Amino acid sequence: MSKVLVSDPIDQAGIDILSQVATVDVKTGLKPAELVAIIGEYDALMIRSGTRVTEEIIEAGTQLKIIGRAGVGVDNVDVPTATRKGIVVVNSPEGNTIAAAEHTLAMMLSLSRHIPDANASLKKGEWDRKTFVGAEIYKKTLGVVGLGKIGSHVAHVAKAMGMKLLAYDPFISTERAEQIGCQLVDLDLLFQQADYITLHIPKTPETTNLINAKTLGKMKPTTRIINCARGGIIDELALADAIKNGKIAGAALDVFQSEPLGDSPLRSLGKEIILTPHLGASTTEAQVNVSIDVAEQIRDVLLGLPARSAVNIPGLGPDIIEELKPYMQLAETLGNLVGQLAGGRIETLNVKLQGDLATNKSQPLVVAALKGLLYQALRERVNYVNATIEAKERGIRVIETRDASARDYAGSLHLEATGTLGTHSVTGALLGEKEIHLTDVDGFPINVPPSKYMLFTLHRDMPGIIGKLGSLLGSFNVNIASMQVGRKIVRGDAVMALSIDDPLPDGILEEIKQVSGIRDAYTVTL
Ligand SMILES: NC(=O)C1=CN([C@@H]2O[C@H](COP(=O)(O)OP(=O)(O)OC[C@H]3O[C@@H](n4cnc5c(N)ncnc54)[C@H](O)[C@@H]3O)[C@@H](O)[C@H]2O)C=CC1
Ligand SMILES: O=C(O)CCC(=O)C(=O)O
Repeated sequence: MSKVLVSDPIDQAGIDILSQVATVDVKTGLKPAELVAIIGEYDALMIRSGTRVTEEIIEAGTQLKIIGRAGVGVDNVDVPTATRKGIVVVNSPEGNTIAAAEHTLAMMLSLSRHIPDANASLKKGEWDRKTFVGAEIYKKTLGVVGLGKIGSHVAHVAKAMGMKLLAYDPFISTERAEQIGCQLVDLDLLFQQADYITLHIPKTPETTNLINAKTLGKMKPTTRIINCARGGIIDELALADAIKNGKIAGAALDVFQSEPLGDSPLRSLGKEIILTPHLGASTTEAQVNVSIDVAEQIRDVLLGLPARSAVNIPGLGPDIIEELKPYMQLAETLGNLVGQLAGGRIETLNVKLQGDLATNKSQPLVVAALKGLLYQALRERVNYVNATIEAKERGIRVIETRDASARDYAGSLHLEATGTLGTHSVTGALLGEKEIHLTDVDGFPINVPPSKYMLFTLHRDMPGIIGKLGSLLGSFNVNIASMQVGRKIVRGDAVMALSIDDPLPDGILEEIKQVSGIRDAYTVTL
């Protein structure tokens, strides 16, 4: 049974899902060295933001197949190293969107009305109404930096509360911004005009210290900043300075450059600043959502299925994965088959996406075909994550073509592999939406479901061949489960596809090739 380590507190719902397929150990608060010492035993690691999954931990995780982040940000995971090692990294892109957006809105209102300090004052026995005069957000301008999932929800609610919305996000269209009720502007204008600035961007080299002494200098003395995205996007010393010197009115921060927050000038500021210990995703609902979302993906990967929200598998979004799931298996099977037919070192793989598959959305099928192609060489070490890198490193040229007019089946996939020993091709489609069928081998039409052990022959279509082959296999005690001949013209060349119950015994393939009329023979294990 697989083993999963859960190294941060996660909701029980996820643990219940994982327990159906794996032994689950929950060990929270481990020091990095302790994690390095035990990670080698585990097939999967599930974390929140508390565990830093460094290169050292990934290298020590020799059995790891998947790292699941129960949340959005994967900046605590060394994703490039995981990718290089073929480890899938998944997250829960939407499970805590509402929680983080509502925390942002709560921070904005609390900051405007000094609620934390007013509450603390009253609890100390005071009745101070003068100190805590606030500001309204109605008709004020909110500048949203990052109009993704969380930023959009914040904008939507803020709009309903009567705020004017500006947004900066270089990756979204004006139309999308307008749909949400935001005016897209450049960052300088947003800094100059916004009364409230809320950050909803990832931490990247471009966004690190985006809010610094210089950009703070562009803001109004009444501006308040909210950061429920990532620490490090704000230069904390510059922010503390700007608040202390009245350059801006205040800030509410849920995330910090270094967490937990240590000694910091932010702590000594008064009611102008609100600090929460990374609570954006901390609602019961969000924790159930992310725990289930990520546990289901870990379960799927441990069962050999693709994950719907892998961050290091290009093109495999959740909606696409659902649609393509049965075709991924088809692509892998065909890749594996054509690789074995071609044998030797493969130099080129031509992938033709046909019929309904001839769309950009089908690109993951190319990755799946490569995974199948490399299976004989790499076995379990190849997966959707590293298949493209592994193919590149082996110098395999991948040519991708699309033919929407191919209509024999709703969608079919044609692979042609050229290697040091020659060129072979296979085509396959799904019957009844799930059942894989081979529909063509080396240009000869057939219609057989693939089986674990198969034998293919290229022969002359003439009387007696099938009988001779059957007798030969019988003499080696090989049982034929099914057999089909594909030919283009009567008594011309033909292909025979046989499903057999066991692998061919050593030496028999050479004897098959000696049968008069048989030009070539190939055995494959799928
Ligand atoms: N405080 C907490 O507990 C939580 C924090 N987060 C953080 O919130 C942030 C936003 O999350 P989502 O909305 O789910 O992500 P998202 O991916 O839906 O949205 C991010 C947006 O930022 C934009 N963006 C990227 N680089 C940018 C740049 N240089 N300038 C302006 N815009 C840029 C993208 O185009 C995208 O629209 C992330 O950093 C995430 O880690 C998420 C959940 C909980
Ligand atoms: O796990 C958490 O509570 C943090 C959530 C978060 O920051 C994220 O999902 O990006």
